[in-house]
Amino acid sequence: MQVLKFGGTSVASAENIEKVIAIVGQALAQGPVVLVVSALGGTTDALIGAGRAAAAGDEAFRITLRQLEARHLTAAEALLPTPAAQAELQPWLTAQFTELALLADGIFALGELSPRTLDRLMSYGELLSSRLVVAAFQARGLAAAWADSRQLLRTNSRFGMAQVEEVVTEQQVRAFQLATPSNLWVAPGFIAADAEGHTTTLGRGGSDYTAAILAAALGAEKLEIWTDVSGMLTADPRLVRAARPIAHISYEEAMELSHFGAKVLYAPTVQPVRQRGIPMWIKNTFAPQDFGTLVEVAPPPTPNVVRGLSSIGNLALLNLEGSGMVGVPGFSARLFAALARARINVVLITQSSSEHSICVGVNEADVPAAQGVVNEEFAGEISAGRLEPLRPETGLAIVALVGENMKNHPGISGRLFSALGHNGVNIRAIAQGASERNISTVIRASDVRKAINVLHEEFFEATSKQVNLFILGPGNVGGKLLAQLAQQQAYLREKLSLDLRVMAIANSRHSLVSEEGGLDLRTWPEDLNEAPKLTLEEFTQLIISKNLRNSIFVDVTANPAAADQYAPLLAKSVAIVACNKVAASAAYASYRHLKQLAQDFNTKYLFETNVGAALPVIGTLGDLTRSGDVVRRMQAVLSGTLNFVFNNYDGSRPFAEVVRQAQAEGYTEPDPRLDLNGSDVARKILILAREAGQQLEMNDVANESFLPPSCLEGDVPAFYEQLAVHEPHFRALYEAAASEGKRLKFVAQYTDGQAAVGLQQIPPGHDLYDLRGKDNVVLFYTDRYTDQPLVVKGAGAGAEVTASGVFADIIRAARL
Ligand SMILES: NC(=O)C1=CN([C@@H]2O[C@H](COP(=O)(O)OP(=O)(O)OC[C@H]3O[C@@H](n4cnc5c(N)ncnc54)[C@H](O)[C@@H]3O)[C@@H](O)[C@H]2O)C=CC1
Ligand SMILES: N[C@@H](CC=O)C(=O)O
Repeated sequence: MQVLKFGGTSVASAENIEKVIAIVGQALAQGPVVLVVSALGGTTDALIGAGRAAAAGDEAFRITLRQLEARHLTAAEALLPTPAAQAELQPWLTAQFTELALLADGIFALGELSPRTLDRLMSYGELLSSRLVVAAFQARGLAAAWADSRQLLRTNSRFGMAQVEEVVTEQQVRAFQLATPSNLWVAPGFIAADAEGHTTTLGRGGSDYTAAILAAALGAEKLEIWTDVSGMLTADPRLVRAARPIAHISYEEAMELSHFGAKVLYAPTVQPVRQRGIPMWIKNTFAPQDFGTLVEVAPPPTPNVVRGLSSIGNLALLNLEGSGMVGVPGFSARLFAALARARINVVLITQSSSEHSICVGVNEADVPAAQGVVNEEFAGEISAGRLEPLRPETGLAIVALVGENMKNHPGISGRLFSALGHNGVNIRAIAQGASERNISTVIRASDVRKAINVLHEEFFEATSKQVNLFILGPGNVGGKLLAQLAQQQAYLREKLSLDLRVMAIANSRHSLVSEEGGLDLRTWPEDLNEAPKLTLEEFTQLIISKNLRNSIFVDVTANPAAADQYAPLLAKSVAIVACNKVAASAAYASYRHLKQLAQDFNTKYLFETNVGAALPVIGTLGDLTRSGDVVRRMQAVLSGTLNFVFNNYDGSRPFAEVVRQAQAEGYTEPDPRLDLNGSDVARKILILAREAGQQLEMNDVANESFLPPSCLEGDVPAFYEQLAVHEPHFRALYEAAASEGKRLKFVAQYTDGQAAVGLQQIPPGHDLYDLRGKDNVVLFYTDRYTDQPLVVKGAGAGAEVTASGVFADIIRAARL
């Protein structure tokens, strides 16, 4: 004996019912079948709507019933090929709708819809569909017998969610089996009857349960639940695109997953088949060739410790707190009894070992009732000040990991917490039973999509981690960065399992935002020009409200206001990658605050390119200090622009022209005066000193400018004019050095807490002498590098190299 159950979508139309007939036909070749069907998809909702409308005095219920009748008659016409077969069923269908109309008229007249009447009303859905299916089989020459589930399943009288009385049910099923020998029974799902013969229902989705009860009562070889998806998935596919079917699962895991929202299976279904060890398949009516999910006693071993992820929304936490509960036996019992009296289902329970508070999760809709009954139960303690009144918190959801293999497998919770923590998902409560089969976290409902995707990547997608980039400032450096990202996207996916998506690009005039999936990196320049403008604050809010996992804000501007956005973003666990030097060289307190925020919110603030472009300067310094070395002295050339200028100026071309060339080649700051007046170098040595552990401010860095003061008095064009005016000054500087065989270098020095920058004449043989083009060099003298410094040297400016340094920081942040 096999029991096959088909859900509402599987029997929603004549076309779908044909598919059901074909599947059942194949099953019959293997042995007798009990077929359980739901109502035609959408019928139950329509019946409930009609009942409620009637009770509310709204005559629209008549239209609904007429539409339902027409739908069933149309299906009958399509399914029953001969007029004779149709003539047999149609009067019966019409009679059913006459009965239904009478029932609805009664509800309308009374203005009341009791749970008992609602059950009766709803039962027509499955009664109609099952009779339709029986007629369809019979019309195809298959002797199908209709089995009235109200005569098979005995329940209590809890209308709407009746509980099955197993012993009587089993007796009734056995008796029916003896009295009605047939290879094919067709039974309506969802409905049953109490001892008085009143129609009851088993709860929404209860047709699965009907099938499981029948399978258990008949000792079936297997139960098949046919639906519109190919089995249970690792996560809700509406939330996680990469969700995939679970081939094998234990009863316990299936129960946990279905309880926690895997809508494919009605949670109580598992228990009856589990008790008898009956294997249960979940299959797809529309893709019967797919394997589906086999729920069984001992699924084959899998490398995945987590079998699936699940979530339940509309959750509220009820927090009861106060000294009055510490060490008081029976306290929890009173709480749960009060909730039970109000028929409030408790979804989750946590209590800290201090016993000072107890927290339960319930459906949000139950909050007012819960507050009433609990505050009443503990009125004495509350008025005596030994307990706080019940404190509900709404807008929450549960996200749970489910898997038998999690048992005795250390580190799963650690991975769960760190994956959520890195993404700024705050966990309000946690529950894990001793079975270790389920770890449940309570989080904000607005974080569910992000959380479940992060966890799916963590536990199921070793192949890919999605990283969402928000890029501000696609200028020289930003433009090259976007080109590099476009070029490397496929490589990163394949080699590093990183799926880098650019979700937004903004400059000072436009902001281009991807709805999902990421921007097209081939057409962004044109697309950006068409896009509207967002203010910096709006751009930040966009990042926060998108609430995407692994979000990184990439600041490729030189704008101080852009740096103001770091703190609110870090506080939402959005990582920051910046080549903008403003934040790291601002007031020390603000630099520290950003670093602390990154630490507190489990994210990254990376700015390697602030010194020496892509050269590993800050990284090397970090490696030295983290391993316990102490940096005593640093000597460096940190301006690509000034090194280029002094390497190329020999008086044969005007000084201003060489500076213009440096700007044209992309070495200068957007405002070249910052390079020429030494402040760009000053902020770099300041950043290095801070990274070496010194609490320095910008005005602690001595800066001896070589520019005549008038060069800095106007705007950038005036600056270039003044450079030309002072050509003799620059020539004199050059000649003074050259006459002694020396070279001009703008040098940054740091010695035991003191920092200074300025122009120096460097003799041949000196470590800084032989520095070509736009190169930078940093010499670190430390407790371990005493005689010979640790040297980092190479190109220290230029859009291409800087972009590659920003790219490297992005990858570091992404691989957190
Ligand atoms: N060029 C180099 O060799 C290196 C540059 N850097 C840093 O890279 C940064 C960018 O330099 P470049 O690309 O040369 O500058 P750029 O002037 O070419 O590009 C800056 C971009 O920022 C945008 N921007 C400015 N204010 C904005 C705002 N409020 N909102 C949105 N976008 C805004 C501009 O529209 C432009 O697209 C600077 O902070 C510089 O210090 C760092 C290391 C080396
Ligand atoms: N303008 C800077 C670029 C890198 O920070 C320089 O010239 O070094």
